[in-house]
Amino acid sequence: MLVIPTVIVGTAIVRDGLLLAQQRAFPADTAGKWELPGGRVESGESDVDAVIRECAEELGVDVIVGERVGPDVPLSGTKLLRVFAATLRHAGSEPRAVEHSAVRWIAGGELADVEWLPADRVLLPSLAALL
Ligand SMILES: Nc1nc2c([nH]c(=O)n2[C@H]2C[C@H](O)[C@@H](COP(=O)(O)OP(=O)(O)OP(=O)(O)O)O2)c(=O)[nH]1
Repeated sequence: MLVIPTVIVGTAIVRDGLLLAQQRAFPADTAGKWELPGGRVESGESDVDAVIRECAEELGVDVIVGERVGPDVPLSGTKLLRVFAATLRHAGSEPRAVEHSAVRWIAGGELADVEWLPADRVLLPSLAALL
């Protein structure tokens, strides 16, 4: 049987050699953990459009989407995490935590010390290469 995966896009926003991460507020089992901005690609939506929509909803910023980053990472069920590089369209715009507990800019040397969701940890070498 053909199983169509549910794609979760993640966004690696880089500015001045730093990577943006956000801290989950819910559900309880992942609250407090850090992830990349993003979410489920909706029906009829492209991956790139989903990245742009999620960054607007979650951070209040407009992004320019770049290349894929690293491999697709399997999540629970039929979900997979697919990450894209991005930059802020407007230099003066500052991402803010709309649905999350916090946002932070992370330097390459700090990447391994952050409490990432497990799937994101798989991508750390690919993310480090962006910084
Ligand atoms: N956004 C995002 N989700 C991630 C990352 N790593 C990771 O394992 N996930 C998981 C957590 C969730 O199970 C799922 C995405 O859920 P979500 O809550 O962010 O997205 P969503 O609102 O579109 O999803 P949903 O409520 O429709 O299920 O992917 C990541 O870096 N970014």
